[in-house]
Amino acid sequence: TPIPELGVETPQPEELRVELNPISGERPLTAITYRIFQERDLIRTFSIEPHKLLSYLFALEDSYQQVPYHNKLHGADVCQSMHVLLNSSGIKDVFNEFEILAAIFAAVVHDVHHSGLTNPFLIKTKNDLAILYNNESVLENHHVAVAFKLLQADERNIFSNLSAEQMETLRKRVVDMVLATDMAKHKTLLADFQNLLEAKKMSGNDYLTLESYDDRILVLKNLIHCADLSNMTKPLDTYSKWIDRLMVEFWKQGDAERDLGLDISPMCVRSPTTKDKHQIGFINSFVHPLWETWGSLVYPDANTILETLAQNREWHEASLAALTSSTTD
Ligand SMILES: COc1ccc(-c2ccn(CCC(=O)N3C[C@@H](C)O[C@H](C)C3)n2)cc1OC1CCCC1
Ligand SMILES: [Mg+2]
Ligand SMILES: [Zn+2]
Repeated sequence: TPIPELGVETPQPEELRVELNPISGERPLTAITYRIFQERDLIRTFSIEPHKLLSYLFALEDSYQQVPYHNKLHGADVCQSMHVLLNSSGIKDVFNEFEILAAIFAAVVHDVHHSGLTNPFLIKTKNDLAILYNNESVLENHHVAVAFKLLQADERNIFSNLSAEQMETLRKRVVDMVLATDMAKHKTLLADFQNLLEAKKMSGNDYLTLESYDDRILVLKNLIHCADLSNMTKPLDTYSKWIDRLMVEFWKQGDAERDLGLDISPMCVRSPTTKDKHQIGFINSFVHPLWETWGSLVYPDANTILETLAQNREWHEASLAALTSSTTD
């Protein structure tokens, strides 16, 4: 039976059309994710009941907090970036539909209920979440717990037609991917990824063959980490809007740290040069090495991304030079 245009039969198509219309901006996360599920035929493949998918996405979207950066727009952005990256020719036929379902789902839920504060802040202020998760990937544990809690209501359980075994594997993949978005895991994650690609290159076959769960999930963990760190690879006008949102969120944390008599985190200091300096530092230390490794896997698919990343870094270096020359003379 053909799926209705809006995904569900409804007596009020106009009202639903408004709700789902991404232009109207009310529900960007639901609109983008629903569209991706449709485009990838996930609704049919996994017999997902459309009204349950809408109910889940509405509840998920409403569970993202209204903070400047880590809000529902970031969730929608990482989901859309994941969708595009999964189409890279180098990995196009590597992952099966279960892994794709897990990757898209993990991306859209990965920062749900984010408080706009960092893990170090939650830990040093002995926040309930830091106590609950023993200081270990505190936010990331919370995000994935909230995502699965929302599934417990039957009218939101989009995976109700998966077998118990399929659900178990999906849950493991999603937990593994969301926990991998913690920056504290970056170095190990990237080192393991580089070792895997090195070993594959040695084996000589020109396309990626991944047998074990561990090898497959390692690539998916780096993939969601790339999607989470994709702001710097976007066109400058988009990228600079994300920076502005993030700085407002960090400066608010800096204010809270000062009010509490705590040391102000370096990224939370309000000053005209910190923005450029930190972006340059972050791109050089983390973002470029990660995207260069990803670029070697999907070569030449990521060339535009790598060029945009280099241009964005140069833009920061130019603005920093302009700033420091104006302040020194
Ligand atoms: C637009 O700028 C950024 C966009 C995204 C990130 C970034 C790094 C790691 N992630 C993954 C999630 C994570 O671990 N954290 C914890 C902390 C690093 O703050 C991040 C925001 C979230 N996301 C960093 C960005 O800039 C750097 C941070 C301030 C100046 C330079
Ligand atoms: Mg996060
Ligand atoms: Zn994120």
